[in-house]
Amino acid sequence: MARKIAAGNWKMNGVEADLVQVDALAEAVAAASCDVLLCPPATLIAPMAARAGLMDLYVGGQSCHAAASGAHTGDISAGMLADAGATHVIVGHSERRADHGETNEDVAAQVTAAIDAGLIAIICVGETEAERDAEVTLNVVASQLAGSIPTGALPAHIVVAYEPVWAIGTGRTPTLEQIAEVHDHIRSELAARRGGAANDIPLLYGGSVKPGNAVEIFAVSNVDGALVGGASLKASDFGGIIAALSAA
Ligand SMILES: O=C[C@H](O)COP(=O)(O)O
Repeated sequence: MARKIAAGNWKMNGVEADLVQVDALAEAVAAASCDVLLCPPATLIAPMAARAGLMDLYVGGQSCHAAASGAHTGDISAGMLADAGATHVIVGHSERRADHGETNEDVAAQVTAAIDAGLIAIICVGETEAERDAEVTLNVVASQLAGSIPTGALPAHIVVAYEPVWAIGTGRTPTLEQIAEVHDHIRSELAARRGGAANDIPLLYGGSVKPGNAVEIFAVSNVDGALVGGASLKASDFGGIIAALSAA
């Protein structure tokens, strides 16, 4: 049985003053029966981890380089994220794949680097709108999974997030049947490679998750939580999503 995770991705949003949102989450985190994770910009990882103090709140990065160090201006290594207090890192987000041309091979190398640094890698997959319209969603997701997860990665070290690109930040979501279809497919693809251990890999849905749709999404088969963008920036919204997952 996979752990339940409510993960927030602040993307390129937030300055130190916004860390008051962490204090405001304290009650929701204390009452949660799921893991709660926030992935702020790299500049806020250390102060957020310090702010989290004794709260049961994990802090993560949004990307990492495959190399441990070296001449990679503007990049950050998995070890640096861990050094700043991160326990997780998002890899292969569609915004990284689109903005930085990251391929499945790049993502697999980042996953290996993350695991080597002691981080849990949250591996993102998902189809574009054109791919959904062309009815190739399941193939696209299967090939992203096959290419982005290194064969040696243990289930305890990885999380998979299904994020349809067209649902990110748009207010649009797939139908519950469509989410179930993809999550069931991801579970069976993982099981084909890893057998029963695949059941331990948390599968998160991401794309316009809000307090108002969280309850129904968390009731879908093989949805173990969410990777939340916009609604993770405000403690009141993210708190509602954490409560919905805890009750699921
Ligand atoms: O990583 C998070 C996702 O891209 C979802 O973003 P969103 O909740 O703003 O649609």
